[in-house]
Amino acid sequence: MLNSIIKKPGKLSAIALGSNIGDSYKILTAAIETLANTPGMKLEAQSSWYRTKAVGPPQPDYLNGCAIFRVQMSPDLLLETLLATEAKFGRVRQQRWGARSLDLDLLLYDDLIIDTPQLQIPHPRMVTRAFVLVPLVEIAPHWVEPTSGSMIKDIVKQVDCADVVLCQK
Ligand SMILES: Nc1ncnc2c1ncn2[C@@H]1O[C@H](COP(=O)(O)O)[C@@H](O)[C@H]1O
Ligand SMILES: Nc1nc2c(c(=O)[nH]1)N=C(COP(=O)(O)OP(=O)(O)O)CN2
Repeated sequence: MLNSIIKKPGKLSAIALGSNIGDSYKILTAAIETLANTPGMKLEAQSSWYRTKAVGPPQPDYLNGCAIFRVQMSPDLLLETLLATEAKFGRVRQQRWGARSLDLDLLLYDDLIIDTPQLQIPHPRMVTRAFVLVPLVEIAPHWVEPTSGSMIKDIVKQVDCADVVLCQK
């Protein structure tokens, strides 16, 4: 799928979505719609949703998924857009890795590597997280994670995916 969409204007960016407070399915689908309707963002692909065990302090299971957008905005503006969308859906920052209504992480932006205090791309923890890699491999198996130089389909083989279960809803 990636090959057929790679040659249009703008840059491809992969976003991870997660929620474990409220009606997570409704929140996540509405968040995708909000992003897809944002000027400068076009939804190119969306994964299935997965029920996943929480990584971090004890808290309810998450619903996780990933999406690819074609973006005509800088990585900084894209991060700002994601943070504003989290806030719109009631995200409150409390405990690190704690429960949240909506988490949007910028995983990949074309083949860029960025390492500033405000923004790291690729997302530094994406390569160890089954709840990111399992949905991402569905829609971007051949995307090369630029820090490791490995494709998502090969990175996912190195993590334990037992706690990531495909959701039918
Ligand atoms: N790649 C990134 N995606 C999202 N947020 C990032 C990224 N790199 C740095 N950040 C900073 O992390 C916080 C948001 O934390 P979460 O708990 O993951 O929502 C935000 O202030 C970004 O500046
Ligand atoms: N199963 C699951 N566990 C999680 C999830 C998630 O989406 N699914 N998100 C987290 C994210 O934590 P946070 O975004 O605060 O930290 P980060 O900067 O490491 O992404 C922590 N644990």
